[in-house]
Amino acid sequence: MIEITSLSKRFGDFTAVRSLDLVVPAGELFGFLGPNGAGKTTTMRMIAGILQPTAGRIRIAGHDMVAEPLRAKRALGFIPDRPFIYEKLTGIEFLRFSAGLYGEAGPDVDRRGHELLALFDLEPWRDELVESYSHGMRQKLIIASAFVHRPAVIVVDEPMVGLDPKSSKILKDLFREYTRRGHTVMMSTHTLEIAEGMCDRIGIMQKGELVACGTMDDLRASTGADDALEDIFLRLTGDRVARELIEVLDA
Ligand SMILES: Nc1ncnc2c1ncn2[C@@H]1O[C@H](COP(=O)(O)OP(=O)(O)OP(=O)(O)O)[C@@H](O)[C@H]1O
Repeated sequence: MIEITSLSKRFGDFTAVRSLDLVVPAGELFGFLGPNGAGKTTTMRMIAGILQPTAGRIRIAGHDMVAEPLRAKRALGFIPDRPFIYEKLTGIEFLRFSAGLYGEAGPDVDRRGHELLALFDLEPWRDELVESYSHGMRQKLIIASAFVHRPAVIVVDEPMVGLDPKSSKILKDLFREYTRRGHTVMMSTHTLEIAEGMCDRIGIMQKGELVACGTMDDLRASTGADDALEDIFLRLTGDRVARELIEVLDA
């Protein structure tokens, strides 16, 4: 479970996240949507404990990120949008290294590492240096590394970017099975069909505030229309884009 209370982040005079309240319960796959610059990554980096909030509280699986940072971080797997990866390690070495950051090592980590590599078709490359991996292979390795210490909560920024259709399908199934087992996934995405098709609930952020949150039915009820998510999204975040496009083309 992720519990966020009155969370704010200011960069100088600019408020990137304003008084955010959100609970993502155990067993839920939550989709985090919003236009560019809405504050999604800033929120997720605070949840992961790598960016200090200006105000507010975050609890991961019942552990406060300020009072119990190690317990909170141990319960969390974070997949950032621009991950750092050690190129001079092999695939399996990178997974061992990631597990080691959480104090885990030994045969159980290796077995789980091999299972995750096999799941993403990376097993044949497990002993190759990461520097020889393609963009998608690196992305899959990063995703595998977030699961290797068996966290209760996964927070993932734009997970599908760069994945081929088979890998996207595997990741969707993995997230679904993971939440079915009582874990929590919070996922940002710009791909509305992914959010609509996969997520139990969807939150839409706009200028640092959560302007809508709920199931697809809740969102439809809030906009009073039987729309697809794209229409709801544009209605809530402003549909001026289409008008501006026409003006630019007419100019
Ligand atoms: N370190 C920083 N210093 C100053 N401003 C920042 C910093 N990090 C983020 N911002 C600003 O905060 C706002 C929110 O950025 P954020 O990256 O959270 O948006 P986002 O919703 O993830 O956008 P995108 O969909 O484009 O990834 C943006 O206006 C951004 O310029």
